Amino acid sequence: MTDPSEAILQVRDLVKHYPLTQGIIFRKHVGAVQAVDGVSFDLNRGETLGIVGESGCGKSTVAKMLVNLEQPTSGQILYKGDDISKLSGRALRAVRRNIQMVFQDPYTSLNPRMTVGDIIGEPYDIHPEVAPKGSRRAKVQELLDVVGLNPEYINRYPHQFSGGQRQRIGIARGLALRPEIIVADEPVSALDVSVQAQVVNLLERLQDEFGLSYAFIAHDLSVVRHISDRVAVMYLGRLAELGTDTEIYDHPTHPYTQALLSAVPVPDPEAREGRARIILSGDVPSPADPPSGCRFRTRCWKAQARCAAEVPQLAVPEHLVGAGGPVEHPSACFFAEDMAAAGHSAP
Ligand SMILES: Nc1ncnc2c1ncn2[C@@H]1O[C@H](COP(=O)(O)OP(=O)(O)OP(=O)(O)O)[C@@H](O)[C@H]1O
Repeated sequence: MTDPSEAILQVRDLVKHYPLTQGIIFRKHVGAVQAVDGVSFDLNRGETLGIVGESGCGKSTVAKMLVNLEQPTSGQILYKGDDISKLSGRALRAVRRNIQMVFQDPYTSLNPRMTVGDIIGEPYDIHPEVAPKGSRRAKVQELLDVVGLNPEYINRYPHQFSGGQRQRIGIARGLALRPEIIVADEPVSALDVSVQAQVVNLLERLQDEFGLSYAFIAHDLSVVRHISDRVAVMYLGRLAELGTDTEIYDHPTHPYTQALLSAVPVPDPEAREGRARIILSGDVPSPADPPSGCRFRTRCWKAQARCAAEVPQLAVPEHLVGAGGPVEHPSACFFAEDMAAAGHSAP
């Protein structure tokens, strides 16, 4: 059950810039890729927070920082109040154990030379306290059963499984240390649509069974709506909008979110009626040279000349982030509402 009163993870003004260099011997800094640039959100206990956005908007970089695979350039990731980038030794190990990742591609993320038993049980080498040597085989078989695979497959190799089964193996591995948080980076994108639904259902069942909190990263907006309690929309390293699934999908306030959602296919012809497709013109600007002023302006169908100069900082303000406050659905665009009132419409 989602508990909005307990933010298990608090992300504050997170920034990740990758330096750009030139030259082989004498490396000269020539700028930076601004992959993530001032992102703030909470992940509440037991909830699924969907993180969506176009390719290159910084979703995976956020995911990697959440599991400490990448160090932030600045900002904080607080796990139960502790900044994980400042932890070391035993405290860091404990956090790592509690925040696990499920990767996108089940075909490349599993070592083909290892048996399924070794893959799922590998985390126990680093955390033997969770499963002492003699109990590992039984624990791995239990995990296979939990994710819907035959425990007798423990000695098989990844190539002997289908894509969906491999992703179940990846999920079992993610569960091995009994984490509290799973960061799932596009966990169903590489799978067939029919298999996607099975894996999403499995994730939902496991969430109930183990009280997991999910950061669920995806570009498929329909899948994200199905699984998420709240949704964060990213664009060019920043958050456009953050709200409950109903707020984001039924009443998006940010023009970028409105455009993104207008492209989602709607099967019901009645629901489709009167729904205008908003075309996002132009390419996403390079994160190495993002536009000054409002970053969204280049793809925004409501953009005005003043957007180029104003709204330089579109990070969601601190007081609007978080759990159960009065404003759960902030629009990061200061012009969105008054433009709508002034009758601006999609071209
Ligand atoms: N190690 C790196 N060095 C330099 N640039 C990087 C690095 N990792 C990511 N980037 C850049 O940071 C930006 C954000 O990348 P990221 O992978 O987080 O996006 P994404 O939203 O997950 O995209 P996708 O859905 O395609 O995976 C991209 O422009 C990417 O090229």
